[in-house]
Amino acid sequence: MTDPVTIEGATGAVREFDQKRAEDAVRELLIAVGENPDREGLRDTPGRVARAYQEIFAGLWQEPEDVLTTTFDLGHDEMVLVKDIEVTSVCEHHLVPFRGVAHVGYIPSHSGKITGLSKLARLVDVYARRPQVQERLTTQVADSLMRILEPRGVIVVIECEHMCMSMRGIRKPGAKTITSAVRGQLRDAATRAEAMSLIIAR
Ligand SMILES: Nc1nc2c(ncn2[C@@H]2O[C@H](COP(=O)(O)OP(=O)(O)OP(=O)(O)O)[C@@H](O)[C@H]2O)c(=O)[nH]1
Ligand SMILES: [Zn+2]
Repeated sequence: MTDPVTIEGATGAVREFDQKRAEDAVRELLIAVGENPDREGLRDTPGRVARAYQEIFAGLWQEPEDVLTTTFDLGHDEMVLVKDIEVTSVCEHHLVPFRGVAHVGYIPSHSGKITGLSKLARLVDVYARRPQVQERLTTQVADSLMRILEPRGVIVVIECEHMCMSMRGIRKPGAKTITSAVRGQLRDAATRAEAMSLIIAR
């Protein structure tokens, strides 16, 4: 059995993803909106939606330490930046997706402790696969990198379009939200400017 990640404010009411409970909830939702969950096309929908949510929220059962396991001492102590990491998360206010890209950079510790490049993208996924707000997603990626790799600095920039702003509500498709979290030496104006120029270069 997977242990749930302790998230501040969460009830921790279940010890593992509760497929039955999720299916029942989707069935109830279909009834509430005026649909018939027993009609042919919807009969398997609660099960499908529940399985989809299990995947979409898989990060609730993962810790960042689970993915930042591979580290190397390469002696490289200058900036490493992976940009345009596709990110899909779910807004915790409306439970609809927000999508875009994340850029994650860090300056390794003097000993040159670095991680595999794919692990930076995996780290983004751990936090993206939870009910989120973009600001928290951004700071969580930055803070966990600082904690685990102990680098001299970190920069995380995330650019997303929120479906809750495009398919409903204010209905402004195309509006992008940009958030950043900058830690350690990357707060220095020149270093930060270097990182930003790499991020915005196309
Ligand atoms: N700061 C922040 N706000 C978000 C994010 N995702 C969605 N929101 C906002 O959360 C707010 C929720 O506002 P409410 O007034 O409680 O909900 P609402 O009546 O559905 O709001 P509208 O979207 O304006 O119709 C909205 O302004 C959303 O745009 C996010 O990642 N960060
Ligand atoms: Zn929303």
